[in-house]
Amino acid sequence: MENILTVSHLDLRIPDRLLFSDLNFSFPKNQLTCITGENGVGKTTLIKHLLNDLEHSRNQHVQTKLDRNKIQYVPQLRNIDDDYPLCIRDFVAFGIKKRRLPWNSGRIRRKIALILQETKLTKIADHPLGHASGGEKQRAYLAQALCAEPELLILDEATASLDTVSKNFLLKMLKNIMQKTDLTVLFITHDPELIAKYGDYELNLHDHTATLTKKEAQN
Ligand SMILES: Nc1ncnc2c1ncn2[C@@H]1O[C@H](COP(=O)(O)OP(=O)(O)OP(=O)(O)O)[C@@H](O)[C@H]1O
Repeated sequence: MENILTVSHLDLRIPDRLLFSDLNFSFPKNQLTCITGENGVGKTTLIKHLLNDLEHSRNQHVQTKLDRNKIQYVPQLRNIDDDYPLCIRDFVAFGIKKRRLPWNSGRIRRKIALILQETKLTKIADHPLGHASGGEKQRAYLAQALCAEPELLILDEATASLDTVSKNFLLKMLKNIMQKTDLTVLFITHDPELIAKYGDYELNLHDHTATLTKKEAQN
């Protein structure tokens, strides 16, 4: 199994305490790894630290061949004002990296249309994002991240405020994209149903350390 990112001998502190000591693990490529652990154990802090390390090319404890711009991070649903001015299509298009290309070039328009379709946003693509439901907004954030064609997508409790149908839909859609591409997904979650149904691996954080296990296929 090829790995997309390896962490070795990482200690991680916050101002008042040690969160992790001598962390050693790898994320398997093209797999969905659930990152679990009790509230406050340090899941988000660990991911932010890894991203920050890569951003500044420090990399002493993080080995990967990935470019930082091939990594996208989708946090828990953020509030968007009702009068937010962009329509969903324009918001999603902000994920396109190569801004020098004309916005309305055929290739880009087709790519945005495909991602809107995959995230089931086509019908409401011209509606203001501020009027969308929580699930629709979260799909729009995901669609924006997918526009950047990430090789590593990190979802930080991105399904926490969604209903059962919406969160299952979102995970099924990601698994479908993973089958067609090289996408690797890290999914920070507290949801046992989603871990059991969609997780290929689980990285459990506990007692200042991390344990990676392969999950039995259930889906
Ligand atoms: N910038 C910071 N300064 C001080 N403490 C921080 C900072 N960021 C996070 N912490 C603390 O670090 C600990 C880990 O926080 P983190 O958000 O990473 O946990 P988590 O496992 O993601 O939790 P949850 O499941 O509740 O989202 C918490 O006790 C938090 O209060």
